[in-house]
Amino acid sequence: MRQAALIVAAGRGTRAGGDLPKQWRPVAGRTVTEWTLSRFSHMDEIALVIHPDDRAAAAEAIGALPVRLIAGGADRAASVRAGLEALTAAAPDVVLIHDVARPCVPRAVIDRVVAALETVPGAAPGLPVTDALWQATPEGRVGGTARREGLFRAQTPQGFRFRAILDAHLVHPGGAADDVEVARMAGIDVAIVAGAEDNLKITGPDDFDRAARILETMDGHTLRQRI
Ligand SMILES: Nc1ccn([C@@H]2O[C@H](COP(=O)(O)OP(=O)(O)OP(=O)(O)O)[C@@H](O)[C@H]2O)c(=O)n1
Ligand SMILES: C[C@](O)(CO)[C@H](O)COP(=O)(O)O
Repeated sequence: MRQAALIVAAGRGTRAGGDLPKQWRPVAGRTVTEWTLSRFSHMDEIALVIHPDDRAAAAEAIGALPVRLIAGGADRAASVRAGLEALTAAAPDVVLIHDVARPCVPRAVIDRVVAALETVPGAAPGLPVTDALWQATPEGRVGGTARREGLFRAQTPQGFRFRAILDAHLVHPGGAADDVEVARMAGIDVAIVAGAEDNLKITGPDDFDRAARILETMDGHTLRQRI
């Protein structure tokens, strides 16, 4: 199977703050984007979906890597759709759609998604919810509770047979929180594979320190070799 990674990086990172969108900020000695791209260097093709304002930053992060740059859209789903449409000319068999904001994704998680795609048309990593769940009131009080059984926290990369997820996005009304939502509306069977707590999405300011600790441990030997 010819495998492509579609890394979505066209967001503005407003919740993370800072003077640069989070994907271009440094963590553990490299930019978030460089770390994330390095996780998928074994793929047959890598496409990076970026905001038009970020072309210079993207070119610097890519360096000499054979990464295709694609212009993103107004929300994550639109960026994914733009990326899938751009890959159509030389369509891969399977595509792994991943948040650039998840630079710590373990190779084992990626491998579990790819392995599952041998037998099912969709596969995505998740973690079971292990805490009690509350519904908050606008005043910050507990207004209700919800059952956790069977609930998972979704992660990426979310992998699919390419044609199936492209067709699903082409008919979806837009605004989906993730690609599993798009796939399910099109009736695509999606297997859950084990995610990883280390596979955090850098969202708020505090996430950079946590990601740095993970990256220095996960890739400490590599980092030391490079310095
Ligand atoms: N128009 C958009 C919006 C988001 N994303 C990507 O979707 C992923 C998950 O989105 P999120 O973590 O929300 O990133 P941002 O939208 O940048 O963050 P914020 O909502 O804080 O602005 C990120 O890798 C982000 O770059 C994208 O490619 N195109
Ligand atoms: C795609 C995702 O990472 C799955 O958990 C999540 O939906 C992205 O959410 P965001 O608000 O766009 O960061």
